[in-house]
Amino acid sequence: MAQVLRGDLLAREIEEELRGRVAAMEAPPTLAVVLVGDDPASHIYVSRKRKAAARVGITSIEHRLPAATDEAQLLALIGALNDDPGVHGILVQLPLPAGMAADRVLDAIAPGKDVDGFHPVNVGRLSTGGQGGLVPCTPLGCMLLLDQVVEDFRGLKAVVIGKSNIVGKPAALLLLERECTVTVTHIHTRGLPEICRGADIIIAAAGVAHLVRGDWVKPGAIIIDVGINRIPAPDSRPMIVGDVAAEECDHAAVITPVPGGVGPMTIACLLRNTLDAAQRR
Ligand SMILES: Nc1nc2c(c(=O)[nH]1)N[C@@H](CN(C=O)c1ccc(C(=O)N[C@@H](CCC(=O)O)C(=O)O)cc1)CN2
Repeated sequence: MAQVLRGDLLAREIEEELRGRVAAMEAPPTLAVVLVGDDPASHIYVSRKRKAAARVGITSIEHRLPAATDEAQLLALIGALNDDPGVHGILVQLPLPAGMAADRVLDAIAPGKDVDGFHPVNVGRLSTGGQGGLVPCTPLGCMLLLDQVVEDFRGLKAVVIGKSNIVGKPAALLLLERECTVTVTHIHTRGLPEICRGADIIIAAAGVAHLVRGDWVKPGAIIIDVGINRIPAPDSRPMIVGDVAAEECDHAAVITPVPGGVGPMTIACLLRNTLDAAQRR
């Protein structure tokens, strides 16, 4: 039976540590959360982020804008938040409504306040292995989970499925930094099952429900399932499943659950980045 590596439990431990760090500060950090439009999942995630911030003592301020907001208005808000010395972290919840260029919006955030780690300066720091950048929350959460079960990453074969800027690419860079041998793949990769069968570590972030089957996984592999896919359940209410058919993976050494795995770690890492951004200032 594979060990189930619970991100929700680790996230609570991280919150505990962050609570101590906040308590030791002269004033609590402030996180500005920008939510544009009506995406229901985004509303849930923003609300979870704000509740978690409150639990550790971080002040959060939500800026809710209608879906029809003009890009220039959003850029003006980001400019004002950049200039506000009382704001330590800024996050713009993704996805943005159709017609808004996410790259232009993310590039407008001051790199030192970019607690999502999406600004090109932070991406550049990550890719050169330099210190001092802010690292995207989901891949950072994946690495903290892996740190629970991997002592020495050197030479391990890691396969990342998914090439997004939010997860796949930064996860690959972080694994490379630990001296894993990294293969970055995606849903169009030919021979994906065979490639996965060679992996000591699989990070599945393709956004396809149950893409990774049991026979793609070698015995003793470590699986980090980043997928959050809503599929119809037998009782017709949607249920959330990952990118991995977990019930077929008993022969893995370790697997993260969905829900309760990487998702809560994303939020804990956002809080950690907010504190880091505030303390670096
Ligand atoms: N600005 C950002 N936008 C988005 C990010 C991000 O890191 N920054 N990542 C995702 C969404 N996301 C955070 O924003 C996120 C997704 C899922 C969870 C989570 O806790 N999921 C639960 C289950 C899902 C559910 O109940 O609906 C879990 O896995 O246990 C947290 C954060 C895209 N946008």
